[in-house]
Amino acid sequence: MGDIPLPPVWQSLPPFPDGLTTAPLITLHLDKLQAHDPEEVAALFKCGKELGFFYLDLTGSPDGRKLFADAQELLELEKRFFALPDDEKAVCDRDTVEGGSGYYGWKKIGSAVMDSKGTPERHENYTIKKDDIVGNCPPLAAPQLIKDNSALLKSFVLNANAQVSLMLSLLNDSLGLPQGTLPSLHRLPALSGDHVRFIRAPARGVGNSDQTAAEHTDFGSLTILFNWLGGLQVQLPGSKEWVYVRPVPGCAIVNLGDAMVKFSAGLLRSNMHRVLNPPGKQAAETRYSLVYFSRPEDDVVMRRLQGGLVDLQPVSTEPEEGYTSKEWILRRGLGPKTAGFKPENWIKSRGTEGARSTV
Ligand SMILES: O=C(O)CCC(=O)C(=O)O
Ligand SMILES: [Fe+2]
Repeated sequence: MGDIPLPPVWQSLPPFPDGLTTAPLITLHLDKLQAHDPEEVAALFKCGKELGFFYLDLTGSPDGRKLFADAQELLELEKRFFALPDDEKAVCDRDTVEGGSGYYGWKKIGSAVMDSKGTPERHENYTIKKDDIVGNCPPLAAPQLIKDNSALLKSFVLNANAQVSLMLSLLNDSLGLPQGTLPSLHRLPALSGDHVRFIRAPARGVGNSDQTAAEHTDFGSLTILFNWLGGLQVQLPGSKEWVYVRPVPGCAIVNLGDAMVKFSAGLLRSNMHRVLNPPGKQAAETRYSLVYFSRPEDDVVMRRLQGGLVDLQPVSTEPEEGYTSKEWILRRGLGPKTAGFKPENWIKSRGTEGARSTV
């Protein structure tokens, strides 16, 4: 954590246990990326091509420290949000909230499934649109608690979005794409599926390693994830083995989503991951996580870009699907709903993991 004191919540939680196999995530430093340090930029590209997941150490940069501090405050907000009575959370129920497209809003526990057998997910979440938070669209109904914290949400979104833009611009240049291509598909004032997500998985008890969230790839471009407890696992490339990602204070976990695979014609990787009840003594704790998901603008077609190294990638013999970003998100996000569930809906909702998915 460098010179930054460890926030109290980190001190109050049981430690991530020793002796577990953990994923070999590389640590990149936001301050070095902000300075366009050539070695760090090359390491970002390597992480994007290989595992598609890395730690982003936020502690050396004022923006990073602010992002980390806001994340700790948002953790307290999400605890208070999920503690609200169901009838208060129901004002933003994703199935009924106006403007939510069935996707944005509160997702009740068990209202979506996590495999083709129809096993219910074991977490609830609250998906808050970036466009709502920054004022690009009419506000969606929300509990007063959320409205009272709009400044905190906006600070987090503007900062996370700026760091995403930086990483997109660096990846753009590493790919040799015409300057500014990736950032131009992710403009803050344009309507997009970017969102903040609060996630809560109730404790399932020590010794329990039930899965709480489906194995999946992320749908969008870049994801900035904050974890306090273990439970996140990634599947190592070329293997069926799942390994834990150890939460590291002062670092966000960043991963690439399906859009980056499509844009780069498969050069960049959107890696499979899932969530289990936390390991060791942490298993007795309710698990919260906080995410900023970036997505291409709603009208952007999810297909290979032209230029640079992308032109050297093999051309598929199958025609490209040509979903817009908005269609892609809704196809993936709405397929697994529990109501009226059919196994074929699950299969149709899969992303670039395709045949890699084991369930
Ligand atoms: O809760 C986590 O740590 C990961 C959540 C996740 O992968 C997601 O919401 O896409
Ligand atoms: Fe994810």
